[in-house]
Amino acid sequence: MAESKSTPVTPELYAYVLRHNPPLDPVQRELVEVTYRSLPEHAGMQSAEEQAPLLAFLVRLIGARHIVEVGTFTGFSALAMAQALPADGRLIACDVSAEWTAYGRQAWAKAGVEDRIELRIAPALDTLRAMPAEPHIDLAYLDADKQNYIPYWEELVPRLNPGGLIVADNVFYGGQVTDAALSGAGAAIQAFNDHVAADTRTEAVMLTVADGLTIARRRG
Ligand SMILES: C[S@@+](CC[C@H](N)C(=O)[O-])C[C@H]1O[C@@H](n2cnc3c(N)ncnc32)[C@H](O)[C@@H]1O
Repeated sequence: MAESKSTPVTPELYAYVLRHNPPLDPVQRELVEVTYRSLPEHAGMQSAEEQAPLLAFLVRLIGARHIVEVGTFTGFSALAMAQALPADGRLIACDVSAEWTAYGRQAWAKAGVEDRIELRIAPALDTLRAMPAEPHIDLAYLDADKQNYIPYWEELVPRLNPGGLIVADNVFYGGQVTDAALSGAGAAIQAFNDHVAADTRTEAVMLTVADGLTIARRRG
């Protein structure tokens, strides 16, 4: 078995990483704090702090203009990506919770990016299936119910522009993904990871970022 060269991320090293990343801006920081204060039982769902500058980096790197987010919660990742879009760029944010995404709406307005974000409150599969079938998406961020990761993938890949990205969060399933006895959402993530690795339409890398992040690029 190949030996990992990854350095274990201690709390000190994690703090060091955050100190050497672009800092969260005041609206992003306030949204993180408001989420933890107002929704303490659910705040762990928020994308990790280091993912905000990473997502923004990817948006700028590929010059994305059309983003789809599957799983918005209180709007942290959507905020980071929308801020990295050009003024005429668009982000379609999919979630089923009007209550949770209301926090996002406030933050997006405060950051002046509310015009770039279209929130669709509905099961994300319905929202994706209603989108034009031809390639038009530059970047999709997958961060919702794990059981549907493969159906989301299958709706998104044909709609990705050549060179477009799908970024999928939680592909380590809290570190349990190697457990052969997993069922339910964990087994769905295992099946998703196998599905992505076998898909010849894309090239994908799985990264040891936060709870595991896969970045896949549509060939062509
Ligand atoms: C992990 S959180 C998203 C975190 C978000 N990306 C952030 O950075 O704060 C998952 C979200 O997926 C949403 N969700 C769950 N099932 C869904 C579905 N079928 N369609 C759309 N959204 C769904 C939940 O309401 C929740 O807000």
